[in-house]
Amino acid sequence: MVDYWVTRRWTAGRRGGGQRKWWSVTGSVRVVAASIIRHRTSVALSPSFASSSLASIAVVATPLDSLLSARVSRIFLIVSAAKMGIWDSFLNWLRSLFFKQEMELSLIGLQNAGKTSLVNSISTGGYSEDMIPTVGFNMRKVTKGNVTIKLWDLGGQQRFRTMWERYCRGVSAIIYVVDAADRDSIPIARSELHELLIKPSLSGIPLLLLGNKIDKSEALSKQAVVEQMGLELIKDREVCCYMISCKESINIDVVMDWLIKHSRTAR
Ligand SMILES: Nc1nc2c(ncn2[C@@H]2O[C@H](COP(=O)(O)OP(=O)(O)OP(=O)(O)O)[C@@H](O)[C@H]2O)c(=O)[nH]1
Ligand SMILES: [Mg+2]
Repeated sequence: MVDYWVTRRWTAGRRGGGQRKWWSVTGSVRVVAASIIRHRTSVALSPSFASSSLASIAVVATPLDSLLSARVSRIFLIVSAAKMGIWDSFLNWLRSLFFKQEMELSLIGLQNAGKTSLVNSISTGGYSEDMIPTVGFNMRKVTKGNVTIKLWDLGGQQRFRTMWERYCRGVSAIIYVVDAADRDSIPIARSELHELLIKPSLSGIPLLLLGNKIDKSEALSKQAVVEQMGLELIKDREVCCYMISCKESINIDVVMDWLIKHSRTAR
């Protein structure tokens, strides 16, 4: 039997006054987590809560032995919620404890940029100089902790680029890989990217642009990649850029962190 006491308390507007509400929930971990998430919705809709600088949220939980060690039998968190962002971060953390996260990504970019090498780096940490160009696409599922990532690794040769849009529809994020050391390829990479992103079916999908092969001395700087790829012109979505090396495993962990942040709770 799992016992959880979820307590939310807030003091509304007036000095000395206020409201107090308590919830006591007994049930499975999933039920409790779902309950917390529902409460959050009502909190967000409460104008008195939103406007009160004295607002505070207390969550008292006695967790499962399987979730925390026996010694840590009680968690007490008091979150000053004047900024709702803190509450959101807390919820994300809570969700990640209880629910499996999943995401679907498409990897695109010109041939030879290093897309398949990136998939290998994320999934096995391996690297090879001797790569076969991707014909059509490959799909790979990678599980990291409780996050499952379904990766569509698309061929970058010109004849495969018409497929890109179809495989980018509905994904959690688009990863666009460029060979930062192949300066001549950047203008084509830029026009292919912008041509793709104007498709209405892809509007709003976050873009992660990766400048690969920074182990090479001729590789462009991040600033040059951002400028030459025209990233500042993209206004209709979240855009992020990292410089990486699949060969030397540089910034692969940073890419993973970004991906996990953009995963969503499994339904
Ligand atoms: N120096 C260096 N070479 C890399 C790096 N990443 C990939 N490569 C090399 O780049 C070449 C192409 O890599 P792939 O991963 O096959 O490129 P791709 O984007 O999947 O290419 P297509 O499947 O044809 O679209 C291979 O020879 C890789 O070894 C890197 O970080 N540094
Ligand atoms: Mg490939």
